[in-house]
Amino acid sequence: MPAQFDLPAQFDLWNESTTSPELSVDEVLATLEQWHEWGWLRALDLHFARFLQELGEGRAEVLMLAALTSHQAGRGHICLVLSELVARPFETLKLPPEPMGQQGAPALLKTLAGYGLDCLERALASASVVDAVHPESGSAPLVFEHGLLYLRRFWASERRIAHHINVRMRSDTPGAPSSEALAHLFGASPSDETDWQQVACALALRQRFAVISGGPGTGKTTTVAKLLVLLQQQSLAQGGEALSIQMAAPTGKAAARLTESMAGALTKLPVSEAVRAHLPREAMTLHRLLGARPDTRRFRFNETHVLETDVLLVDEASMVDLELMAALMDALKPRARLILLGDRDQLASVEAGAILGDICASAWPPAFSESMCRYLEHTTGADLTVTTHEGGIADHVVVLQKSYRFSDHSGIGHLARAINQGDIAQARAVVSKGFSDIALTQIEAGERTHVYLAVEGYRAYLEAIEANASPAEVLAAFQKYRMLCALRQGDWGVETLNERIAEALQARGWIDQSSGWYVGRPVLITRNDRQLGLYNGDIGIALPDPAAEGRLRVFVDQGERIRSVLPARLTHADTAFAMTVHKSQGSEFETVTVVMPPSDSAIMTRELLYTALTRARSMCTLCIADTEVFFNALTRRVQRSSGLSQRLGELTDQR
Ligand SMILES: Nc1ncnc2c1ncn2[C@@H]1O[C@H](COP(=O)(O)OP(=O)(O)OP(=O)(O)O)[C@@H](O)[C@H]1O
Repeated sequence: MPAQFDLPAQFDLWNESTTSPELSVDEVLATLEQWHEWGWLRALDLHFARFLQELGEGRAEVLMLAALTSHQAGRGHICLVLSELVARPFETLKLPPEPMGQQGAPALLKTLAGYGLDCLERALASASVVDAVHPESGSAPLVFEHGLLYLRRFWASERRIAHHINVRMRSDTPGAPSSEALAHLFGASPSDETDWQQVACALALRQRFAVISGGPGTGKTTTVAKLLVLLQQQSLAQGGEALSIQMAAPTGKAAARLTESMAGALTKLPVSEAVRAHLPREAMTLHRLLGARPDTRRFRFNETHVLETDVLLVDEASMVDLELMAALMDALKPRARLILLGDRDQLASVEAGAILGDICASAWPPAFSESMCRYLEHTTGADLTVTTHEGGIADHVVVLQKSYRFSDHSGIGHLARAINQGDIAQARAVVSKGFSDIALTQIEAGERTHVYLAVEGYRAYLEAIEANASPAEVLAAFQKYRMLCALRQGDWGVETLNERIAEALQARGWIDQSSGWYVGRPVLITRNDRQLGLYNGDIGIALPDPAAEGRLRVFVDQGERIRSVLPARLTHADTAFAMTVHKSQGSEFETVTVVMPPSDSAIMTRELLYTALTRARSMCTLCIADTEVFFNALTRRVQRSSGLSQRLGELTDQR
């Protein structure tokens, strides 16, 4: 329970008793309505409870749990963990929201009081709107399984993901590579240290499902480039047809980066022209790969119309949410290989789920079964210790540790490590050591240091506009710098800082924002628009179009192409001088300024700091009113409830 809820004893009402509900249905619905008015719950959560009542559910506690499950889904959780709700209601629900503090706590407890865990479980087990026995053959809106309460849609997606991974884990292992073929691409290790990139490659070659995780510059792309070469070599050498290999990422930006870095990595490899001709050149967004269709959640490719792809590589997998991952796996042939790349330490997807984190959870520290150790030792020469049972998910995951981007002299690298380890003393030591690529800057309320940093940071892009550079050049210059914020609203949030930066640029004559759309206005697309071919997360800049007599068009960077769109057609676009850390995932910038909230906040977590810091390649300035807020954030982690790890274990045990 958070420290600020120093609750009086009379409110400590959770217990193992099975007392009957204290509130009637009308009272619970009125309470949920009140919570909605206070901004605790979304309208959707309230409507869900009402909908279940209309379906005939007459138990107050079931309606309350339904609303809370929906509330949790809105916060990224796949399910509501009943035992956690009972043991730690405030931490589990993050209710009341922080600003309400103590005054809201009694209202929450009064509503929840009187329902012991047993009582709640029994109510769910017998409710007609909940499937608790054989949920696979039911159709109730809620599913209760293993102590977890799910919205049916989420339950079904989680189950499908587990099923698809399990099928791949169980399928016969494809032919393994020769150690000579691996050595040819990896060369001899310069020291006795295990070459984890080679281990990752060998592991992925032998299986139909593999995850290669690691921070920025740990060589994920380099490793997988070699993997694709070896796979294609093997296939062609066996006289078979060339494999159909595809690469995808959740956003256009991330797909463009993958295209670029994969091309760079492949150029360096000694590969015959015959093989090179069959290596992928372009990554696309997952939505494009799956054939997203306007106005429907369904994709053109799905379980009944699968992709022809033999090998699918998905980068930035930490950004892929539950439902998109399920749709992706549905659309693959059962024998297709799936390779996920990503950074397990980054923030999870914006939508519900933390699939990559869940998969990697049981695989860190590295753990391999006896047969996997023997195989990896034989093919790579690595000296590994057997630490897990056969056939577990850990045999499918490698986490790369060594960063080739951040050297030992890099403050970003050192601070990122300290943040991930939650090591406050080390983080303090790094910050005070005076590395040239990081700065922790204290700013007072009302001070404008961070705004000046942004004005300076955007100079290259402003000069490019002034010099009538091409849209591609202006977009490239804009990507060199970004201001990132933890919050959306308030003095330290994206909305205010976008206004402040625009005002400062206007005062210096860089922009003229007398009309809503002005030359140089950078925007972030906030919703997929299939008609315009735009994706959530795309960046565009308004510029005069010489091909349209200098009229303003928004040029949107989609990596492989630049799309030009009439400003009036952009209904979901925000000014992008400043953007949230969440929205910056999948992008990198030379220089970054991170603006954090002035006081302690649940949003300040290790994952948020790590993600923000590692968006910077060369320089990161962290701006904060109270530096202790930064260090306190290292004690907080993003936790997303799900049953995925358990399902993978479960299914594995059934082998
Ligand atoms: N084993 C290695 N030895 C030397 N340099 C390496 C090695 N592996 C990768 N690099 C270099 O490190 C840089 C980053 O590699 P790579 O792009 O593969 O990492 P990544 O994990 O995919 O990065 P990102 O997270 O940014 O996508 C590249 O310049 C690459 O050439």
